[in-house]
Amino acid sequence: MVNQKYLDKAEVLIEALPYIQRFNRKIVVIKYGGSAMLDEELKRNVIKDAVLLKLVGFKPIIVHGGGKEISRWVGKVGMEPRFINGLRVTDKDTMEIAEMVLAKVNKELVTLVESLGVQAVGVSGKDGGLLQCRKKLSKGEDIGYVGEVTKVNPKILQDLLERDFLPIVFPIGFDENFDTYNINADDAACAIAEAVNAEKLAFLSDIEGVYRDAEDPSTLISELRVDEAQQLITDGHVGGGMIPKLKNCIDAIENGVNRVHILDGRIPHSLLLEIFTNKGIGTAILKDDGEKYYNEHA
Ligand SMILES: NC(=[NH2+])NCCC[C@H](N)C(=O)O
Repeated sequence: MVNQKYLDKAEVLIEALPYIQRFNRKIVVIKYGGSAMLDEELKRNVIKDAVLLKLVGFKPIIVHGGGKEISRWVGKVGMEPRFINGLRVTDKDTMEIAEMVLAKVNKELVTLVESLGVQAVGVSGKDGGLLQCRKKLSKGEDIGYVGEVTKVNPKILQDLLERDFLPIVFPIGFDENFDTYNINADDAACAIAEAVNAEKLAFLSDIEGVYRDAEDPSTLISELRVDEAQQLITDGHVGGGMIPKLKNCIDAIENGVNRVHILDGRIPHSLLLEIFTNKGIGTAILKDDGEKYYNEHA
């Protein structure tokens, strides 16, 4: 008798087969942020997942933020953070630190990928004019060097993918006067996914996914069409922090990305569990005519 344990393992690998086939040579943009950036073990796991995606033939692009590192360094150099309406102001000095810290985090990620045998190249949104931006006001207030993307020039990413590198992007760009701006990493990932015609965009953050009832974690939604997502926002069913995320997801799908996934980066290998299983682990957002692979009510 063959041990059931082995059969189960084989089953898991076979379940991955159609996805390996379907997403071969397809671009998958991974927004990497949240706790999974702070914990070394989780960090290694995320990077291993991206490396695995690369090695089975997908074309991953990682877009990352600085997490708590930027605030930590602002404190370390003894700068007093300034706030307007509860939002931190990014003045010239803060911007300088943010750029240094993000570049450092970026090279750490490049090193991790390289240590796993895949060639990675780190780029900022400045390189090759990848992310062009302008000052973003927050509720009409000027909060400093915070930018919103106005244009993406994806050539640098396309060239790197063509040559089989794994691009790792940090979201800093310049405006038309070549002033430097910090860009929200979710927004940057979304704009990049649209510009490169990504098959998938996956957000790794500190939330399991979208809930039907924001107060009740047992109502995690497995698959959601764009119109349903829009409805959730209109009906006021999604919590405050989720609204901009969901809007980004809707925007990405309306601009050509096939599927967007909201995943919990605190769960080890959530990326693999989402992409290589039928049921996934987070919330998948699909086009209005998107085929649901898995019916939560079935
Ligand atoms: N949360 C979900 N229901 N995910 C389904 C994922 C299906 C498939 N593995 C994909 O990557 O598209």
